[in-house]
Order: sequence, then structure tokens, then C-alpha cells
Amino acid sequence: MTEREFALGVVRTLQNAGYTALWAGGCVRDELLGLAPQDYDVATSARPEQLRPLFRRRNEIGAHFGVVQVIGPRGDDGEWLTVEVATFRTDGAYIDGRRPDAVTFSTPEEDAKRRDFTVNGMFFDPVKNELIDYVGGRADLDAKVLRAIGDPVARFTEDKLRVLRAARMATRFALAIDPATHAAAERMAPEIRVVSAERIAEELRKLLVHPNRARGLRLLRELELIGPILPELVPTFTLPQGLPAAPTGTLWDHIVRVMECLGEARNAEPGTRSEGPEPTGFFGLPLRAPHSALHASSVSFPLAFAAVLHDVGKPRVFGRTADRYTFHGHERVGAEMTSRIADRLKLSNTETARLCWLVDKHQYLADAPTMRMSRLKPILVHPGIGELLALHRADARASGKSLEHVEFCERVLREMPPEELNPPPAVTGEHLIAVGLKPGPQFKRLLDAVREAQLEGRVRTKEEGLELVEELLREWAQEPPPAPEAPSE
Ligand SMILES: Nc1ncnc2c1ncn2[C@@H]1O[C@H](COP(=O)(O)OP(=O)(O)OP(=O)(O)O)[C@@H](O)[C@H]1O
Repeated sequence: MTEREFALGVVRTLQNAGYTALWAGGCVRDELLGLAPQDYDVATSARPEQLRPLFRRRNEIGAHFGVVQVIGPRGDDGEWLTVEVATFRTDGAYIDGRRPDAVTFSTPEEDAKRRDFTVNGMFFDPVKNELIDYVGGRADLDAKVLRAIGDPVARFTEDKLRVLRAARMATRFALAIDPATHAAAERMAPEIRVVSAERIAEELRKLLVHPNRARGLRLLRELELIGPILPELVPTFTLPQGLPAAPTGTLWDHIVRVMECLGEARNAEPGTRSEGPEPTGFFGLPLRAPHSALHASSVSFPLAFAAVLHDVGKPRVFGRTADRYTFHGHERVGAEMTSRIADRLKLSNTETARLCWLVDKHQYLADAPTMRMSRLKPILVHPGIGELLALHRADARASGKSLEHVEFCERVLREMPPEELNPPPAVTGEHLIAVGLKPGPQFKRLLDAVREAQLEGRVRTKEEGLELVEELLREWAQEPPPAPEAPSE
């Protein structure tokens, strides 16, 4: 059974028991666009206590808000099928949590009007195959317009996250923002500071992993959201790029261009559509996998966010010689700034580590063809190498530079056998102890030196490694001892 079939079954069960039940919100929008929804939400006149006898398998995720998750059989992927069933309601304001502070149970029409944008405010009856649209969502979707439901200022005031949701929705569905909605969003943007980091990060994630991420980033600036969410980027709006004698725009322009180039090559390939016949939505429309799912594997959130932040250190270290701008050490400074940004957005440790690593190393491979193998190989075997190469590629393309360094690395990865790229250490601490050496500071120096020689191809076996150890010990024994410290007075 598919999630869609299960969601239809849930509506049927509710209707057979005498309640009104409809698909609601995002899934209706997605099906109208011919996209396969990520999940189906059902809105109903039944109260949580009335749902209990109808569905034995359920999860009371927010029963006090009238939201119950109904659990079905396992889907094709082995995951449990679930549908959120929510009682028709009107919301109180969202002070901050993931849900409004209070709700009042009400009618379908009132429920539609509490939603954020008209395209998100439609219902569909999958039993009668009938669209129920109290807010003009269908017309806006056809005209490709994002419009707040009702008074836009009031809507953005109730929940301050909605300005960012506007940028995300407009990006994802290629919608133009209606002028009144746009003006209200711009006005309310600074208020997003009161919203929790987790909610902001989730919207940012969805916006940045989408292939239209460059437009998304431009929209964040247009809606005045960069200052409140990522103030570190504000100085990039005016920082010059190129040569003083021949400027090529601002650093911000470059960042947007990198976003445009990110994933470009891979997006041209067909998506990873599932096998079998295409699922069909209402009105018999075939449902394509949504872009975010099609391309989710091609550009991860850490990669997309690293593309936004890769040069964030530049304004801090900006300098000028007679004929050049300089940005010495901007990668290191940028990685430190990125780490603070990730903390502020409460990203997970794993994502933070990958993001900071990408920013720190975003220039590392520029000289790859002339680099020593002992410096190159450890990076090539890092689990983030695919993302790092994608970032180098986008950065080089955006600046009109050659892709030789990226292609060189890709060739090495393709052609060099794994045991040569990342050989097991020829000499270990145990080997050193076995030849009579005692653990101490010299130990690590020896192991590092043998490893380097191994990665350079100068050492291949344990015997060759131990020969090098002997040689180094002889050499170091002849080194003059460190100069004595000057006696203190
Ligand atoms: N902050 C909000 N204010 C008003 N309505 C909201 C808000 N968040 C969600 N909604 C309503 O709930 C529906 C489901 O929300 P959700 O955040 O899952 O987004 P979605 O539109 O389904 O997109 P996605 O596919 O990314 O989940 C929306 O379509 C909208 O009708």
C-alpha cells in the first residue's frame, strides 16, 4: 500500500463514520502541481476523542491541538505509513514553539483561513474527487503567485517564521510574491529574531537544498532576512571582487553565482525516480517526485550552506595592495565564524563538523595537481570529499576559472586503487615497541614521518618503514641539541 492509498482510506473511514474529512494543505498543493507529496495531512470535523475508536493504531502527538497521527501498515520501503489527522480549527498566535499556543475547533472554512498562504490553504475530497478552495489557492497556483491568506501584515505578525516560509515556498514552487504580501513580509522580517533557532534552521535547510537555491538566497536578501538571520553576510553586499582596476561586482554577487553553479552538472541528469509505473494523483495527473526528493542526494544541506558561507571570512581579513585585493587566511576565519553560526542555529554536531570542514578547506584543492601526495591523499579519502569537490567546482565555475584541479582529483579518485590511496599504516606503535623504542614524543614524530613517506610512495612495506625509522633516529641523534635557554637574571 502507498501512503496515498492509506491517506485515502483514512478519509473514507472518517466519512463512513459520518464526519467531514478532507486532504489538507501541502499535499493538495503538491498534487495540483503534479508533484508527489512528501506526506498527506487530513483535516476533519472529528475530535481527537472521536478518532480513538476509529483507528486502533495511532499516536497522540498533539491531541490537545486536535492532531493525532494515524499509523497504517508498512509501506514499500519498510517504514510505517502515517497520516496526520487534525480537527478543523482556528489557531491562536504562534509565540514560538512548533505549534500555535492555543487552538479553537471550528469549520473547514475557518481552518483554511488560519493557514499561511493561499496555495497552502486548499482542501481536497479524494472520495468525491473534489477540490474545496475557500481562499483562491487554485487561481494563485495557476498564476504562480504566493499570497498570504487575508491581511498579510496580520498573518506575518501572528507567526514571525512565515516571512522565511514565504521565501521558501516562492523558491520551491517558482512563485512570484504578490506585492502586498511582499511589502508586509519585508516590514515584518526583523521580527524573525524571536523565532526559535530550530524552526529557522529547518526552513533554511529546505530552501537551500532546493535546486532553485540561488533564487532562494536572493529572496532572503530581497525580503530583508539576511540581516536578522545571517548578519555575517551583510558586509558581503558591498565587498568588491576582482581587481581594483577591473572590479567584477561584489562578494555577494559571487556567492549567488556559486549557488547557481552548485549541482548544475548533476541536475542535468535524470533524477533518481523510483522503479515501476508513475503514481497518479487526482484529476488523473501523473505525480513526479518533488524536486527536493529528486535532488536531495545531489546537494546536501552542509554543502549548500557551505556554498553560502565559504567566503564569509573575507570581509574580516580584507586588505589591499597597489593592484590587488587580499583576503589572507579567510578560510580559517570563515570556518570559525561558520562554527558560531552553526551553534546559533543549533545544527547537529555532525552537520556542523562537515559544514566547517568544507568552509575551511574550500581552497585546499586549488593546487591539487602540484601538491604532495601526502597532503592530498588524506583529503581525498575524507568522507566529505564529494561535497568538497562539488564546492570547488561551483566556486571555480562562478569565477570563470579552470576546473583542472577538480578534474585532477576526480581522476585520482577514479584511477588510484584504494589500497594505494589509503593504505593501512606500514608501521604502527606496536612495531616500534617491538624494536625496543619507548612511547614518548618521538614516537608520534616517527609514525607521522613513516606515514608521510608511505603516502608519497617512498615506503611500501613494514621493513622499508622500519629502515626509515632507523635512518631518522640516526639523523636526529646527530642534530645539535636545542639551544639552552638564556639564564634568567
Ligand atoms: N507557520 C504556519 N502558519 C500557517 N499555516 C501553516 C504554518 N505551517 C504550516 N502551515 C499549514 O500546514 C500545512 C503543512 O505544513 P508543512 O510545514 O508540513 O508544509 P508543507 O506545505 O506541507 O510543505 P512540506 O512539503 O515542506 O512539508 C501547510 O501547507 C499550511 O497549510
